[in-house]
Amino acid sequence: LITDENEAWAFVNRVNDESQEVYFKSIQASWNYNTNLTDHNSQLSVEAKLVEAAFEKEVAANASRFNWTAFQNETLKRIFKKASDIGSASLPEDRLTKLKVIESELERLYSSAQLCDDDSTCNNLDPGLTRILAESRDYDKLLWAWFGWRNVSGRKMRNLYKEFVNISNEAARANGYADTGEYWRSWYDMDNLREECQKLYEQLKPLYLNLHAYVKRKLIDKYGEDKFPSTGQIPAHLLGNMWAQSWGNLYSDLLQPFKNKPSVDVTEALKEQNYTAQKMFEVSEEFFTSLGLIPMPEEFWNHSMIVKPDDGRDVVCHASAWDFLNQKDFRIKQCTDITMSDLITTHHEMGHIQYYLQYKNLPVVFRRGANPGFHEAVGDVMSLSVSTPKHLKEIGLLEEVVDDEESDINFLLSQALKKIAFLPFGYLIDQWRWSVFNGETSPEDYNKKWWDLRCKYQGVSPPVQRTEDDFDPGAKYHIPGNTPYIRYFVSYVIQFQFHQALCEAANQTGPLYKCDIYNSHVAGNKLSDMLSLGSSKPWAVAMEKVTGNTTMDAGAIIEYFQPLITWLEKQNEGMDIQWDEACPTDLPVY
Ligand SMILES: CC(=O)N[C@@H](CC(=O)O)C(=O)NC[C@H](CC1(C(=O)N[C@@H](Cc2ccc(O)cc2)C(=O)O)CCCC1)C(=O)O
Ligand SMILES: [Zn+2]
Repeated sequence: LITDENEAWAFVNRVNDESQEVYFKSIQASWNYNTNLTDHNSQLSVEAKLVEAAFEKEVAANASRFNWTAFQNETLKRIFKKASDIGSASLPEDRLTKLKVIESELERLYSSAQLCDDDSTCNNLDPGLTRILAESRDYDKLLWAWFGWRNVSGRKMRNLYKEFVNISNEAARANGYADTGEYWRSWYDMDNLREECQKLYEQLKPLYLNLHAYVKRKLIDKYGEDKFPSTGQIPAHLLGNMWAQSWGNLYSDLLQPFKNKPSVDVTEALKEQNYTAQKMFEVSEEFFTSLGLIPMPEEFWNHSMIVKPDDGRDVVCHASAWDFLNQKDFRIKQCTDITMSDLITTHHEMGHIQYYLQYKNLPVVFRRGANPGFHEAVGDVMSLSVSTPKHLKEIGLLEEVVDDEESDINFLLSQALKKIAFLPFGYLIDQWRWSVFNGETSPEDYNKKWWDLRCKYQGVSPPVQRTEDDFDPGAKYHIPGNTPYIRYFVSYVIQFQFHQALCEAANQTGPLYKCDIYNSHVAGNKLSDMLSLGSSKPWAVAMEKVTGNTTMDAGAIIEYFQPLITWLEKQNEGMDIQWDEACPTDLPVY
């Protein structure tokens, strides 16, 4: 084995340059497919992925000629470690081809699914069904969209997914992992990720229970007690979102605690002011540059797809940010709707781009988040400032800001409908997937396990009977899209730690929920010190750069929502805020 570290650096530098070309071609082919879902583009994308895999396999083989585990230089060792962990590229070509074809098919099934009503008007998820779930207050119309979407998406994926699980696990085992779940968890460099997440969830559960109780009471007022199961859950189609993962769409008419105060949902203002997707992106970029962070490059504006094409082609509308790994091309693909929710999403995606820009000169193997949760947190940290009434007024989206206790509760509740409502959902998706990958959940229990978790953790139940002919996990993008999910649960906790630290750096002295770091270069510098590390250091080192701590901690999110916790506890005094672990059994058949 080669022990000479200079020779090792020469190898690493050569591979780094070559890999930029290989990855660029593969990512470009994937971009072309995502922005035009044709057979031809699918084939080209699969072929490019095979070339990428062959390259990674060769690099790993060459790397194994070096005695890298004994190297002195920590960075060099870290590069070799990452270059040796090649995921599905370790599969024989025929199995890898099968895996990539299945992934491509699942993606297309989800993104091109349409639900047609009897007079043959057809709706995709984006924007049609999303709008219905957000805006309709008709129990039966909501049920039609909720049930119909699952029929045209998840139901069609069950067998493909079963096959996907098997091949994915083959790859994980070829790399020395027990299953795909263990491989995905390895990105956090922790041997107790599951326990840590469980602990965080337990700490945040009281707040979730109080929010759930408040929302359920308001929904019972609207839809009638008889629509709610005796087991205490909320029917999944009534929460303003296709997966009940974010309840903000119920705020204005059903949930706003103090009616006679200005609304904090600026969707109307965006429309009145004729906002375009372009304008939303410029407003978002301006927030980042106000902190002294990097502006979007020319290529970003020239090659992103920020509106759904109207030329009839099928695209993946689920928003995403892309790093082409050539240090030049960075793009967002988003079917932007002119809503507050999409203004937040725009900041989320731009947060990914900012991270890409900050670490673009690192070795390719380090161009990742410190852990996947960090990548998900960047944009949302910006949104915590942008969504404050003070900031929305400053950028002309709110007429007036009333600064009193009732308005604060209004604001905190609207934030909780996004940030607290999400927590059990963010926690349970990979509980389901990990149990599928490690064999605890067999295909004949896919849907049962899914709903057991949804009923237990989220306190959400199916409005009608579900069977193993259904495959409801497939109705959520990240399952057919094969995007891990615990990263979002981690992000929703650490983004408040980052927000707290950046607010301190920006000398924001008021309560955390009123903080807006806008224009603070001190905060911006602190953040870029972390982002520019990419995955070159363990994530605890990156976190320490911003917060001074090295662990995930629910203290910041609890501090942020403290006034609301007190208020909700008073609202729910003397009421039973629990629900049964088990799902209702007496459900109607649709
Ligand atoms: C090439 C590629 O795949 N790139 C990655 C980025 C990378 O890995 O470099 C990427 O773009 N992934 C797409 C994904 C999209 C969104 C998402 O899926 N969000 C979750 C949960 C959530 C919801 C609200 C929110 O405010 C924050 C999170 C959901 O919708 O359930 C959709 C809306 C927002 C983020 C994303 O951006 O994370
Ligand atoms: Zn993201």
